[in-house]
Amino acid sequence: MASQASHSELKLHQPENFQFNSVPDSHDWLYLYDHPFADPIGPDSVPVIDLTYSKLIEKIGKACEEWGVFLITSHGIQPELLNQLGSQIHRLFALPTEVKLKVAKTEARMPGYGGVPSARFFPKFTWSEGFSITSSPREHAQKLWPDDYSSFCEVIEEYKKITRQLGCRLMHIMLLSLGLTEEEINHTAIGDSNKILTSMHLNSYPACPNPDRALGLVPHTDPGLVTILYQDGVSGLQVLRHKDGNGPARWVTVPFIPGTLVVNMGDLMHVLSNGRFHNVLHRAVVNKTDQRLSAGQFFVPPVDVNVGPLNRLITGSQPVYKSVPWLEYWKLRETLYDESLQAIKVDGHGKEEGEESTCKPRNFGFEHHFDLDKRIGARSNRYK
Ligand SMILES: O=C(O)CCC(=O)C(=O)O
Ligand SMILES: [Fe+2]
Repeated sequence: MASQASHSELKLHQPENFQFNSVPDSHDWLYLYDHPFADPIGPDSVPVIDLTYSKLIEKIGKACEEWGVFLITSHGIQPELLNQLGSQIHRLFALPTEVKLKVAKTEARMPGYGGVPSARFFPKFTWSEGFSITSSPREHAQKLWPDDYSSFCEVIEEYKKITRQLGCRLMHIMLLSLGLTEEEINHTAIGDSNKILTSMHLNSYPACPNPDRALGLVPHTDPGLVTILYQDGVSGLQVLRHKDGNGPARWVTVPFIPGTLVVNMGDLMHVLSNGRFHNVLHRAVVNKTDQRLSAGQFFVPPVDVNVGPLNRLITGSQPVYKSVPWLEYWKLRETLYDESLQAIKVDGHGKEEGEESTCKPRNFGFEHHFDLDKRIGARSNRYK
């Protein structure tokens, strides 16, 4: 019974597989322009870092502090593998709805077909479909393609393996940029790369008849350490730049540059760095002509590991955050969403400047007031 309910809810989520002539009320976001849009040029150029650069440590450190997001080139992942990944993601979302529903999630955090957990904090559906992979995708792939599931699994496994090494290397460089020695890095919560866990989330954002009235992915920060994001040729990821000398708070579109991958900082990297690295607020918008595909790989520590500001960064100064087990922080995110970091701040550390414009679920221009508890309840039921 439970999975039946979830199937019908998921159908509601993407009625008729997004074949609409206009945006239906269920997806009508009404209010995308809480901040102006800015092109990624001049002072808003998203950093592009060639991993063979000299002074790599400084460049990565600067990008983590000033942006919390950057693009990488010369990352060692063959273009052929990236193309194969794009083809497999396309193949997955091109399946008929009833086939995809065979592997529908039964809960937001479970692997399978469905939306992202944070969507439940918001009043409307997003213009997207998702597929989460926690360990091996084999069981689900067998249900989707009983006669030919191995190519999907092989590409995903290969991509996961190689980006895992890449992510661990990048996190190591990030810690070096904070001034830690190799010895100190070994003693941090993420010093042992064998213990780092990863999961993947594949996204499809169908072309949309009115992209001004629909949102692909809700504004959020990634809760974990870092994320490596593949995008298939169409841009749509936007990051929020806080108000500064170059203008008011604004959504900057991360460009698509062939062969690059996007790296962004999550909440835990922000905590480890005692607030120095920027956990970038981001969302995805949709467009009128092209389907957009992406794949995020999320890096997290083991659930029981305590994550707090690195010792090296708090000698002589007060930590901004308390140290908490990752699992505990994750639970806070599940209930408090964008207020969860505030909840682990050491007393006396108030909101930072610019912190006001967050992804806090607001009424987004809707006339009536939304009751957050009711909304969360309604959305959670979707996954039951
Ligand atoms: O599709 C994108 O560009 C963003 C995906 C993302 O932020 C996520 O999956 O956490
Ligand atoms: Fe994200």
